[in-house]
Amino acid sequence: MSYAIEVTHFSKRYGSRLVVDDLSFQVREGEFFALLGPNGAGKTTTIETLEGFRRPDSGEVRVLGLDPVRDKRQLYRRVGVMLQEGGLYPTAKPLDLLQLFYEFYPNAESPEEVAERLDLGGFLHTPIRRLSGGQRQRLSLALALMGRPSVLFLDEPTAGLDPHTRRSTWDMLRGLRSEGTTIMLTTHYIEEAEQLADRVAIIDRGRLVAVDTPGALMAGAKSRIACRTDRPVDLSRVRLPLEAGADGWYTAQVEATPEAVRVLAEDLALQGVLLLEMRAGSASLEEAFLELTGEEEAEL
Ligand SMILES: Nc1ncnc2c1ncn2[C@@H]1O[C@H](COP(=O)(O)OP(=O)(O)OP(=O)(O)O)[C@@H](O)[C@H]1O
Repeated sequence: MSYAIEVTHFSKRYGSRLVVDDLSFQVREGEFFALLGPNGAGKTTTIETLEGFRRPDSGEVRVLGLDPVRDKRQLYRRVGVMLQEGGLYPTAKPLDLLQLFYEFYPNAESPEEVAERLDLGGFLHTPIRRLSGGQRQRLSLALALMGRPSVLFLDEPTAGLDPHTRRSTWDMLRGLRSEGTTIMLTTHYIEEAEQLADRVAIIDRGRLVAVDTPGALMAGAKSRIACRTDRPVDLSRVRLPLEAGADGWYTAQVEATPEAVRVLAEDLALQGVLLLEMRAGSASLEEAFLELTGEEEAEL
């Protein structure tokens, strides 16, 4: 088995604060891997270390078998990086940057090809400071792809994008994956990890909590029954241990049996409450995430 990315007992401190704590995982060649975690979990620190911008305090990281700091010159042609804030010069124009990057790489995609692929045609001559957030994101992604990387690092690639642009970015990333590119992304969007990733690593306060396929993470979460209703439920008149959540859903942590579903539907009907939606059994990835990170109130 050859790994594109290996993280072995990696720890990182800022001052006295341990922000990554003995993290180990591997990413296979061609795999789409997501790092998911609440704010401050250590995702950016981890991805920036893999990109060679930070050094581990202990443990080691390898990308394509190389050390991202020591072997930077060998890696830069094979790795594409999209930084969280883009890191773009505000007065430059997209076409100038594409041409500049084209010169950097021996086997680069042409600026025209990349512009077409990421739909940059409408703003190639607009100074970057005038671009919308979504246009900047697409340009950053274009620059990350220019050198036809074998490994692509994306730090929150769809943050701030509207749902339509987010979905078209997902399609583009799926296309890259099907061409064999290894992709690691960090995201706050659980749906993004669920939709795209072959495997997801959940990190919380610098520690690895779980790493598995989205399906296995969901299957491993506790069984439950959840419902949404047209009006508030009188919990004292429900026989299941139903609790109200902040998102308008009620949840009972019980085994999802036909009998439990019948009891809940009946108790709600007796109160004159209309059951709008019910989910029984397997949790969503979001529920699995909340259970694993214990961050019910986390801002995602
Ligand atoms: N250069 C730095 N100096 C000091 N502390 C830092 C530095 N960079 C990050 N931190 C802190 O380390 C912790 C981990 O940050 P990191 O950016 O890796 O988390 P994250 O999971 O990417 O968070 P987010 O989802 O909010 O981007 C945070 O508490 C952050 O404030």
